[in-house]
Amino acid sequence: MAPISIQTVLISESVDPRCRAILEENGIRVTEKQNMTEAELIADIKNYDGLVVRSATKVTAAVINAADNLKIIGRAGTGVDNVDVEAATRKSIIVMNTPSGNTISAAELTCALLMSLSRHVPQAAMSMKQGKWDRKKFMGAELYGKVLGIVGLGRIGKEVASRMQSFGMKTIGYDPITPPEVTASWGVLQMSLEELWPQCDYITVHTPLMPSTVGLLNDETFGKCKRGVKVVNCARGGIIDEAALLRALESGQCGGAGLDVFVEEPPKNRSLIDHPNVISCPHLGASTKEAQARCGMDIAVQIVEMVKGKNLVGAVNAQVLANTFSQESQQLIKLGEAVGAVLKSCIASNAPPSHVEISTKGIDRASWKSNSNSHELPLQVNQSHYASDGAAEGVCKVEITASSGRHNAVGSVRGGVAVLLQLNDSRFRQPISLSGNLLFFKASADPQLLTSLAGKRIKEAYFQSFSGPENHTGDQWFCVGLSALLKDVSALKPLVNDAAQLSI
Ligand SMILES: NC(=O)C1=CN([C@@H]2O[C@H](COP(=O)(O)OP(=O)(O)OC[C@H]3O[C@@H](n4cnc5c(N)ncnc54)[C@H](O)[C@@H]3O)[C@@H](O)[C@H]2O)C=CC1
Ligand SMILES: O=C(O)C(=O)COP(=O)(O)O
Repeated sequence: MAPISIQTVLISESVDPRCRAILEENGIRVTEKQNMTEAELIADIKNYDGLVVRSATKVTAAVINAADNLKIIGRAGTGVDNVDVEAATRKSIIVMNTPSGNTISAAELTCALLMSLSRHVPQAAMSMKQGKWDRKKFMGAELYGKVLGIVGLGRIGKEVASRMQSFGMKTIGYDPITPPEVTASWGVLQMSLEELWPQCDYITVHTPLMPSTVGLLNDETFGKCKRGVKVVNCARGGIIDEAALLRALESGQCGGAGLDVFVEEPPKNRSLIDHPNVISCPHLGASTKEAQARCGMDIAVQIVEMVKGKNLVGAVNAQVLANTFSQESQQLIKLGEAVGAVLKSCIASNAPPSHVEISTKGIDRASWKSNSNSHELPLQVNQSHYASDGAAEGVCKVEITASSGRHNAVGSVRGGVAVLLQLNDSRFRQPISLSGNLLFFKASADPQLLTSLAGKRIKEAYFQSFSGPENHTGDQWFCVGLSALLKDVSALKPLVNDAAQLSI
């Protein structure tokens, strides 16, 4: 991995002091400035190779376009919606975050808001400070036995579920990516949003902010909820439409809201905050000593490891890497993507794998690791590396466990080209160039097989290449390069036992 030179870093927010210390121990000059306006940032940013932010710094396209020397934007935290990632990618600037450092803290605050909503703790505490002793006004309701709808079942959603289950809440949820069988294993029954809305006593949202999640709770969806539903937003302002929430609070359709985040921070419009049934915090989800220590340390270590060419963790725009790193690294990145695509095509269902095992032999480990952006999926990823055994080229083996079973692939780079050497334990006689339209199938090594396939089953495409297995005992995997993908791969079924196709 070609080292990236980072000599100067601007930390533009209050980040744990360990971040600065780690960067400086590694020879990076650090400047800390807080509360910079966009104009100040635009004027200053050209002086830095790296920028470390939290959620308050808006790293707009204008800032990025003025950043002549910037190579990395480090987010000491999770959400990168305050960074124009597209503009950064266009300028080959890596954006990285530390998504697991504040999970527990954000989950705990969510639970605190759910509990406060059920027992009016903040309002009662305020009335005590005003000298009152009002035992009637703050009559609450137990969480025990109530239904909690969790929209977004990633890191934080999962932690909220397990904590609220200990209060006896029934947890249901929705997530378009996390498979229902995975969430069922942590006690969350998944269903469509249409089914979820009318069942919930409480709803909490834990999705990123993106076009598909803006206004998930709006006038229409509030209308589908139980009257008096209570809602929590510790994710991002706007996932619950603020105007619709105010209307629902005023009509009584919503019985209370716990808000940590707002569309505008700090919010100029105080109508939600001032509503008697709203309890709110100034974006405190990640504001604990522990979360800040983890995120501050993690982002500094990630930057240092990247500078030293040791490792690359947390990049959210991995495509930048192809422009940033050496030719060798680019080839390995292509190999990683291609092997991943082959294995993905082998998974019968759309459900992502639950477990990935990556082992590399004789390959520059740092280059290989740059491809593992597994934090975006609920995946368990294990990686191991072995020194070269003397063979000219290194190899990588990837094994995945999915609902359709276990699959493995072994690949390498030969003459600058990503090739597949082995699929599901069948070793190919000729390395398969991982490009174009590829059809993989499992069959017994019958000399007539290809003729039968070409004649009877594959009419719409012609064969461009073929590689069979070294071993001819039992069922083995074959690969055919095709002029076009087949319209219906299942038409091969009578001749082959298993088949998958993809375009690379
Ligand atoms: N208040 C605070 O201080 C903090 C807020 N956050 C925010 O919390 C949110 C969740 O963070 P994590 O759990 O770490 O993220 P995550 O990436 O682990 O989980 C997000 C989940 O949302 C799901 N999702 C995406 N689109 C969806 C949709 N349309 N409907 C339902 N689910 C959808 C994804 O599949 C994923 O499983 C983010 O917005 C993050 O920025 C995170 C930490 C602190
Ligand atoms: O990590 C996140 O997504 C957060 O919202 C935390 O934001 P903060 O680092 O506290 O400004």
